[in-house]
Amino acid sequence: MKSIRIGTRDSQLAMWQAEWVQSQLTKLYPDLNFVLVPMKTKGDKILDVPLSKIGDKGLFTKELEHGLLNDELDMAVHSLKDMPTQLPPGLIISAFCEREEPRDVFLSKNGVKLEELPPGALIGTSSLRRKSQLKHYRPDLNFTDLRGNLQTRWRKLQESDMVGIVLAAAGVKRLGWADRITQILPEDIMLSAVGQGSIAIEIDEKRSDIAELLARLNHPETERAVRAERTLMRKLEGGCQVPIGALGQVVEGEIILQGMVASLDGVRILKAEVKGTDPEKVGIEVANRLIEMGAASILEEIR
Ligand SMILES: NCc1[nH]cc(CCC(=O)O)c1CC(=O)O
Repeated sequence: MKSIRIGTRDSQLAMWQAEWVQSQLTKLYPDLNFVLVPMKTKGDKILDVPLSKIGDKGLFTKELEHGLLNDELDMAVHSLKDMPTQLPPGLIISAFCEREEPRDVFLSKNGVKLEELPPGALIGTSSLRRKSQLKHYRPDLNFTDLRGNLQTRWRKLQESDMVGIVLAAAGVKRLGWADRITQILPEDIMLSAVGQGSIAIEIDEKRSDIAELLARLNHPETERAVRAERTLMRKLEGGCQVPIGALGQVVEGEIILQGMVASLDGVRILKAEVKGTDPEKVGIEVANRLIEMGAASILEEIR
């Protein structure tokens, strides 16, 4: 029997996500054989530079996409958050899996909460989005860059004078670390990244056979929410390298999309919220409101 090849990065979180997809597919199609093909991406190899300084789109996805285009893979599993809003020609996202908790969490030594930290406390994060919003909330905190996979970040927290780190709840939960969470950060303090918490499965658009298998893994509510978020991001021409946050939620059939753009020093924070039924329209509307408020000039300064 021919195997169906699932490409993934080889970090522990990426492997967990790909194994989850593999097990869902195996349950749905017990007669098919799904195999994992772990790969390293540029983002896994360059570990000493903040992503915002590498400044390259698709750092965690390109090698897997080559695999799809060269027929070395039948599908690629990604954290949607790591995917550029513009995919290479010929590739599509075939399934948006049901989203985990989309928000960020704070993990601190001794369980000290964000609001209880002493002035000057050192926080580890390389994310401009996280840094800007934390600076806005607590201008007295200090920051240090922190990259690497989740294991590395947790270890560095223990070995350094950092008091805490900010991570995506989704990754922390998937690794079974829920008991390490000090607090979930509410979205009015920390709006999460576009696509955060959703696993996306990318394929070659010509592979209708694979699309058919994946149709049952798609979660329509998640798809509507994250399509709205990704439209907002595309309109603002952001990437994971700019301080943009977005959260779409589907409530009684309607999408509520919150968007946020911040200056790097956290002094200016722009927020907009729009309700509607069409993800693309809602995304563009929030982007336009943010642009009216001055988002373009903030983003221009950063670029
Ligand atoms: N940038 C790395 C990354 N990509 C996806 C996740 C978490 C899982 C998810 O958002 O689905 C993480 C770790 C983090 O930001 O804490």
